[in-house]
Amino acid sequence: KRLPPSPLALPILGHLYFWFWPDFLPRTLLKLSKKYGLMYLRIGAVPIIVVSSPDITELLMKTQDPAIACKPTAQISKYMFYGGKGIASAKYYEPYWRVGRKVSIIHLLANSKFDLFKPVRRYEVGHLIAFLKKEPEDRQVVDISSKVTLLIENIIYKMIFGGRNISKSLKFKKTWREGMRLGAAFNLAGYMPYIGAFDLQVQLHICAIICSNQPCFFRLTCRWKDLSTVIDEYLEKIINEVEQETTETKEHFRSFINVLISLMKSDNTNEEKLDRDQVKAIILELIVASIDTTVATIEWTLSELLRNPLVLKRVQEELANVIGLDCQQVEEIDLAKLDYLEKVMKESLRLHPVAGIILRKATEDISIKNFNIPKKMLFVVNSWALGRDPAVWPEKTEEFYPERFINIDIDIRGRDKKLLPFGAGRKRCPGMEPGLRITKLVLAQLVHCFDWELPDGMSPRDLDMKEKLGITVSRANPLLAVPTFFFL
Ligand code: HEM
Repeated sequence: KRLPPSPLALPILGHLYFWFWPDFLPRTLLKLSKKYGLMYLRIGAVPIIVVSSPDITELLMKTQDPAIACKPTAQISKYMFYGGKGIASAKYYEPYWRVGRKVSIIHLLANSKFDLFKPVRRYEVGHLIAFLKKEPEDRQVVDISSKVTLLIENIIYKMIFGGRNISKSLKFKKTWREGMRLGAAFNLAGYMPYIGAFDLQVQLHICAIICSNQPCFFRLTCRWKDLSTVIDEYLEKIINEVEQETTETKEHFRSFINVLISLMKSDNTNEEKLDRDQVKAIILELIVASIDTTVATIEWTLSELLRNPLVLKRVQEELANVIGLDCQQVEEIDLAKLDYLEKVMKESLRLHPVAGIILRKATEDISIKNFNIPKKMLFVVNSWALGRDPAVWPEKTEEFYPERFINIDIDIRGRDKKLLPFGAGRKRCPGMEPGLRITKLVLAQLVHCFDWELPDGMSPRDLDMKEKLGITVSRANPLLAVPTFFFL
């Protein structure tokens, strides 16, 4: 087989050292790709192809999409998603993926269903605004990251669980987040299966040193088992509660979990039949896939607005024209009129795609640019690098410059492979429209009523923009700012 070029590899470990390079991984991969182009790496026993340019991404994700429409199997899907019965974790050629995706789109994410939860979003956003309006009096520093996380969690939990058990969900929330950290942490046994055979799933200590909040455990499997028990107990409790509810209560809590349970119990052979583990896996995946991605997109965009006061001013002017000068709550119906904010969000997703790298696994042999890539090869599409390619973005490549989208019409929905914040092809994000709608609503509301200052007189250019690579790329440090209420 003729494989793409490759940097120097160490015996046994291969290119493992790149994973511990003291720089943000997508940036390291971009630097290497400038030298090698389409690149072959080997981490222990796992062969990987790294794609960083839009033209190869186009070839791969358009023409070869069916051959790479699976995610690599990982411990996270075994322990958190019931052996891959969710959506992202399911193999695309298995019914689990098709049914899970279809049911989620029809009963939760389609516009007509998502609209039903408008009052929930309005209530939760209003609640945050009421809190922030109190702060300007004392000029308190607000941890925007944790406020926005709570807001998005409440919205998603209410859509999925209808508000049941939210106050008792603290342990569940902490546990799935720990699962995400474990899932993103480097696990040597995943790359060197012979280590796993002794059940000594050792992570390199260096990993904990480089990124202090990555867990470093011996016997990782035990940790996974404990974690999956806590998650399963919580989901079982809610499912049991829903099963025992009267028709009247069900009507009161009308939510996605009701639909899933009725499909699980349905005798109608025309409907999609779900099994119990599948219901739990779908619920958990939707929670995991929606909360951190939406929060990180809001955090990054707001950070860029705080760093670029002229852009912020332009967004506020647009809001004043569309919504008015009194501090009315922004309504979802107004969002389509906020053209400039749309460009700001695109620009933020160009520089900060929250899935910095998109992982896929080849299920067939692939031929690309005269290279022959055998099946089972892992593909890393460096979506962070796509937005920083000077050939595509020649003007102010590294700067936050939303005006670039006035003259170029680049699609972010996966058709154009120059920008892939929501992925592309069969596995592209089914929650894109809802995600964009929530993000735009929250951003519009946060800058409509408020002006923001950085703490301790910090200058906008000094705002720290360090990234943390987990399953999503979020800010390494929380975003802190002081709100000043400026409309009456
Ligand atoms: C701004 C917010 C969001 C961003 C940036 C985002 C981004 C992504 C990306 C990059 C992928 C991987 C696509 C690929 O492999 O090609 C993905 C997958 C997915 N997302 Fe989103 N997402 C967001 C919001 C949401 C929301 C709100 C939901 C649901 C409520 C959701 C549900 C999913 C699911 C279920 C998958 C797996 C799809 C599959 O494997 O078939 N996402 N998302």
